[in-house]
Amino acid sequence: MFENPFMNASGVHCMTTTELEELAQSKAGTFITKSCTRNKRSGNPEPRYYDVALGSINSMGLPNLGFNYYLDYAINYEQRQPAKPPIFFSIAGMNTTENLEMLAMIESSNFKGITELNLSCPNVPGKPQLAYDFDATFSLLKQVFKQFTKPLGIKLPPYFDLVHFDQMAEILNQFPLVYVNSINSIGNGLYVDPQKESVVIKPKEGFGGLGGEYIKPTALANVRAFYTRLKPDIKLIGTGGIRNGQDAFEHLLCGATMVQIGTELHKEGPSIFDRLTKELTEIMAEKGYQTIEDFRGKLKTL
Ligand SMILES: O=C1NC(=O)NC(C(=O)O)N1
Repeated sequence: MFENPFMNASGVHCMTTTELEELAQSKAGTFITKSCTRNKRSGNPEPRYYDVALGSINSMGLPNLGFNYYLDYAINYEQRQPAKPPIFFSIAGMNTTENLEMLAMIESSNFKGITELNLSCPNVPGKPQLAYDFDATFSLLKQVFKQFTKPLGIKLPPYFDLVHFDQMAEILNQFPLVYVNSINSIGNGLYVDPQKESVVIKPKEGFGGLGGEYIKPTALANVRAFYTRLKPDIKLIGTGGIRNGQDAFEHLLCGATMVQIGTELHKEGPSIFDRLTKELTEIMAEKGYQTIEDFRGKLKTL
């Protein structure tokens, strides 16, 4: 249980212990670490993140301070008194071996929180978004659940075909996942500056993952599609395009249990969680809802 359904999206405001501590002290219900690899990574050349009117474009390339840095922080955080809500730990290995290695280290550690397996980073040159390869995803999850018994969720890219929702849900329903987090950025968009007649980020000739207002309809569709296809014990985390209480309400109405904030958090900083919790509370009061369960998942169709 969390005070409220809000948390950061992995990658935003969670690279360093300073940033993580700001989230810990914020009004967010909980928070998640930057997707890590076994060893630290410098990531792609800058500029690699750019805010635009309708959202953001990024090609960070999984820069992070390495697995041990984040696990040390997470375990220290869990030992604080009074006890804090569970936190989330994101991993994004460069290959199956690295993912299984990190999961084995988490399994044998004192970490008691929730692990998020990121299968959807679109920005490592030459690396596909694993979750677009259904067989590879199935094979990885089979290996994962042979060895991992702690709570595990996965971060998925957006899908755009109902058959893909059916196929992915059929795979995911075979595993004891705690949640599915939809969506990661919409991969490989291109933002053009017409004055400079140029792209705005350096990696991959300007191609990068889109976040923000651009992606809310796709995010809502993915949350809804998995909510209506997955077995009830696999919860949904809704990520994508949440700028205010109304956007959060829409994700919850589609079936999300928690919501993650990326682009807007990057623009506004951790005080956004004060605003979002207040706005959602006001919306619920206006509509006469006492709890989120009064409306969660109850999107009407025509
Ligand atoms: O999973 C990810 N999604 C993104 O949009 N960017 C980051 C990254 O590039 O590190 N990773």
